[in-house]
Amino acid sequence: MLDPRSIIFILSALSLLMAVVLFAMPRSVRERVGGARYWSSAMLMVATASLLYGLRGMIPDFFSLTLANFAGLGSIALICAGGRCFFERPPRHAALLGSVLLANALMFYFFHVEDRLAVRVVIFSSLSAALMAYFGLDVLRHRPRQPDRAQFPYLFTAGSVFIDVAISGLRILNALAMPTQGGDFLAPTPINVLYFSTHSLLAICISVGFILMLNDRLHALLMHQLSHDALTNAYTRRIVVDMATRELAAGARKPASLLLLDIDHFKRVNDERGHQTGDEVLKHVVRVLIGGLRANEPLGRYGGEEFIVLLRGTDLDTALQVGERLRARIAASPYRGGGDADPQAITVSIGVATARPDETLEQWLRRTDTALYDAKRHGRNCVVAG
Ligand SMILES: Nc1nc2c(ncn2[C@@H]2O[C@H](COP(=O)(O)OP(=O)(O)OP(=O)(O)O)[C@@H](O)[C@H]2O)c(=O)[nH]1
Repeated sequence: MLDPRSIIFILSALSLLMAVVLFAMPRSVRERVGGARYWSSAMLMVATASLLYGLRGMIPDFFSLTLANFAGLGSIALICAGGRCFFERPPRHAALLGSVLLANALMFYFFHVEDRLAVRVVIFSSLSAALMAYFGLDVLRHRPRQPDRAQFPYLFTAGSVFIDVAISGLRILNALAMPTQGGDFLAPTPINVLYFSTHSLLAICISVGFILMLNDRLHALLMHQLSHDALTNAYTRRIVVDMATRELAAGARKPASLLLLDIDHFKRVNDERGHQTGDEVLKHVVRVLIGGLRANEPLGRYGGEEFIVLLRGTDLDTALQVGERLRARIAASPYRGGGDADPQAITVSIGVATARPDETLEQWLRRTDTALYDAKRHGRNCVVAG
């Protein structure tokens, strides 16, 4: 059986490896996904702490105990802060650093003033368990719930964290039951071997969990970028057109309708207020339109200042009502973001068409486009059926 010192050296080497893997992630990932920087630093701290613990008796106590304890608890605080950043909340540096410094001060006292190993173990394991439990609950509470998102990375990480918390709990109970004054924390007792081996394995599982969660977040970001327009955050044209194709393929069981919306005289906005204001107006229009649509009514950017909406299970009369509602919403929501400038009045023209049996997507789109053209010819700011 391996003795605690060997296990600690193995943990140090593996943590260093995990730190390298996390640090080797492209800079763009670390900048874009909160938490990555904290978790790579945490693994470096685990590697440092383990190395210092492993050298106990060979290097001064200040390094193998005081500094090692600081790095050990510091790494857990970094994991916590990383979790908060990953889920887009402030990292709470002050509270985390404060708790680590307080625990270290107490452990310093219980070494230099009163040498009580059991008390040090209780202090270390209590804070470690509390911070890890906090992180585990964060992961469980804030994990993504969308049906297309993976659950495994989050459940695996939280599961490993909670087992680690339970092991710390066992260590606390053991220290309370058998307080051996001034003993050696590297002694090859069954609880030490159990603690150091499971803790090492779990530290690696947790860092694998970081990589899985970062990977899931990156995948979600990439999918979002592929399916959404970069400027307005509406769907891309391809996504809504693909959805419309599937509606057509589903057959004539339920009617489906398309709306094509075009901002009236948008060129004037660019010419009179500049391209940047034009961009802001486009974003504003999308916000107003999305506010007037249900979650199952996707809005896509069809081209420059033209948008498309798919209305599933909606006949022509209802689609015309939706179109009229959107037209009125936009007309009642001038863009007011231009500083001191007067609000920018906006109107849209809308073409509506309901899919006919045996019609191709191209024919359906062409009828909708013709209806939009008619709306423009009829003086704009109106809804026309195709
Ligand atoms: N700011 C900005 N302008 C865009 C963008 N995409 C397209 N445009 C502008 O949208 C304007 C569209 O102008 P036109 O097609 O002439 O149509 P319009 O002025 O809206 O007039 P009608 O459609 O006939 O009412 C052009 O000036 C394009 O440069 C964009 O992403 N940002």
